[in-house]
Amino acid sequence: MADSSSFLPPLCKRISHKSYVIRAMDLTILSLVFSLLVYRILHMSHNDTAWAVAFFCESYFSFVWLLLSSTKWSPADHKTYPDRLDERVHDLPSVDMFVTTADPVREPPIIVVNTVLSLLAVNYPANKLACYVSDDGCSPLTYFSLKEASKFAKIWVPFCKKYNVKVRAPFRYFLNTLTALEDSDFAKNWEMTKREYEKLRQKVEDTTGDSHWLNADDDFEAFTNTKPNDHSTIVKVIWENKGGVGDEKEVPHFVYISREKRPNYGHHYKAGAMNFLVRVSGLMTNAPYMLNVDCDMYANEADVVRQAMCIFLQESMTPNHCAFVQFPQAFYDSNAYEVAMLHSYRGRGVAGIQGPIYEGSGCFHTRRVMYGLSPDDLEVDGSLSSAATRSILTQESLTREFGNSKAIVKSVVSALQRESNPQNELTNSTQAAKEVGNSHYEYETSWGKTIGWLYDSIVEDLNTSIEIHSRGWSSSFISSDPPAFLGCMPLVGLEGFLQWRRWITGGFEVLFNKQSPLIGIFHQKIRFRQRLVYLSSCMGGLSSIPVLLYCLLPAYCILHNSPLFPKVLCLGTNLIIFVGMPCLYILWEFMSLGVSVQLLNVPICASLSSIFDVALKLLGISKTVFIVSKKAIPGTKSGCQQEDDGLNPYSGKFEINGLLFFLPGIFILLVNLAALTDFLVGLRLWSRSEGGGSLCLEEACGCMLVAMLFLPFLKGLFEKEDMVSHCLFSIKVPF
Ligand SMILES: O=c1ccn([C@@H]2O[C@H](COP(=O)(O)OP(=O)(O)O[C@H]3O[C@H](CO)[C@@H](O)[C@H](O)[C@H]3O)[C@@H](O)[C@H]2O)c(=O)[nH]1
Ligand SMILES: [Mn+2]
Repeated sequence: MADSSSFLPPLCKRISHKSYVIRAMDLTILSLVFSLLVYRILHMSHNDTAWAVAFFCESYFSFVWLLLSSTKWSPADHKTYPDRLDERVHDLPSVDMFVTTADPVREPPIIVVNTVLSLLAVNYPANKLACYVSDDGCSPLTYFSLKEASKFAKIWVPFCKKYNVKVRAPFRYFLNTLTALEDSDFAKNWEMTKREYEKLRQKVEDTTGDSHWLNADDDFEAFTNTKPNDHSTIVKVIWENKGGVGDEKEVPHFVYISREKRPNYGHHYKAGAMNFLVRVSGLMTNAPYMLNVDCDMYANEADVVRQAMCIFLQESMTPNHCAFVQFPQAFYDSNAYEVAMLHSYRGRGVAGIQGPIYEGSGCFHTRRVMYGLSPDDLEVDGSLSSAATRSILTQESLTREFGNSKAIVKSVVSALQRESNPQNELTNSTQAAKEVGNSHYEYETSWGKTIGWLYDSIVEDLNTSIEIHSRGWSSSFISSDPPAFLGCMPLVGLEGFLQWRRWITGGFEVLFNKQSPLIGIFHQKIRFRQRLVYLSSCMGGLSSIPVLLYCLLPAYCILHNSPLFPKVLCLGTNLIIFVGMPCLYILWEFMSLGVSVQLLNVPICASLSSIFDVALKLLGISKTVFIVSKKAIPGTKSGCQQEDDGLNPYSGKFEINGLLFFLPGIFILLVNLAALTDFLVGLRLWSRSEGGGSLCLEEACGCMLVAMLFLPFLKGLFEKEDMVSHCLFSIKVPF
């Protein structure tokens, strides 16, 4: 496929972002905290509990800082040259695009529709693309909306390609208005397309209000008497691009699927849905590459598939095997900017080691890697080695690993051998596709264990990513500007809290399961620093305990009149070295990213409840569940921050939950304020008596710092508005 002539310019370039200034700062802070630790050890016997607790917390923080410095030691990303693709590659590879949705209420169908339209319209030959939507909600409304979207796609896709539209999700594109300068042909088409989109939007909205009439339509028969957690498999080919040649007017294949669900069967949430998508697409189109996006993550860059191909096709010429290409997660909600920045910060750092972590969305995977291959199974030219052929390609082992569908085994063999699939009609595979959607299909196979998306954790992305890197694969990171994918993030209120809690709980689950970065140090092929990155992702939630203790320590010391910081140096130097410098440096880092320090409050509170969740799971008392985040298009009726619609499963519980979750923050604040008051009273008495007792000035400064960070909790307590969201993001630190 790719022309390997070495004199042609490359399709991509790796760009290193390492900075010696940042490295020097990181090392300085490390040496400071280490010297503090040494001091604490030397003076341990003279001091009390507070001293020991401080030593424990600071040891933990030093370890975290070490992990962080290691992560960002050599940041890198890739720049791609999609314009060079056509002259280098004569036959572009096919790509199967997967969208997952799970709940028509929390994920309004119009959002799914926009994501799908943006994918169908990407700048790539339509006969090389297929879009599959998995609906875990088994919703006739979602299916109806997608059917309507496929009709609109016949107008939308040619329009985007003809006028080289940049943003191909209609709800975003039509936010801009026409300028008077636009030529009349374009203006006419624009008006017409906008009108059609409005009709589609209206239809979806009307049906959301009243979907009963759907029951009368034969095509919706499969949805009658179904419940989201109790129904048979549904596979519907919505649109088939028969005889497609890659023309600009063509719309790629488009398929709707919903796997079987039964009340007493575990279905493994998104990971289970992804594995079903892999199987169905394997039967129908069997593309060597698979793009995976969450239902709210639309393609914001028309060239995104071409960009990813630049990496895969360039990499295939070198022995450096790239298993997946990850684009950073970015969001169109303004309040998610901070999380996006943190994502991209970590993404670039780890991209300079073995490659970015798979983030669950905006990622192109290689089908063969998902089928369990290791780099060792391949020859230099990418074909299966003879040893791998003997061990993997036997009928017996294939059936054991992939399940007893003959059609699946056949498609797996052709995927592993990189044979292109014979063109046949998609509808011929519908029956086989339904079979592999049965709840018991994966029973005693390797799906979710070593093949496909892995189970065992609600953060299937982290889990799966570790497995891939452990086999010795690398991955690549492309941070393009504008962002390649944009989604929605419910950062405010309880919703945001629940999302953080899922991530942190999932991280803990990974720490204790087979994929744990603590296991296999000597026999796995994951690089040491990469392992450290995973370790910090998994144990991020543990920080809440030392943070909580540390935030209470200055107050404890004031109340007990015991020292928290070394008294060897004079007060000013003490403060500058041990409190001022690290704080200023961290602040500077946050501010240079545009991130508010109070962002830290959410994970702290969320992780305390995650620790509780995981403890219950380990004790076998409860199971962790995947609560789908609520998504919305800003300014619409289905807004993320909408009033309670009564459909939210947590409605009614909100106030109590909100207060319980944020109790640690309020507690910290009140204790620190009490200690500060005590200090001020003490100060007055001291100035009167002039002598006796020591002054806890450093500790008081510590108390003030903590109180400032947690101040929004106080405001939240006294103001009537939603306390939770107030605590989280509405107030920035007064620095
Ligand atoms: O039973 C389920 C649950 C979820 N989903 C889908 O999974 C995606 C992610 O769910 P969301 O609620 O948006 O979670 P986020 O926290 O925003 O997602 C991030 O974190 C998840 C792990 O917690 C990853 O799965 C996601 O890809 C990643 O973007 C959505 O498309 C859902 O429809 C399913 O298909 N089936
Ligand atoms: Mn999401």
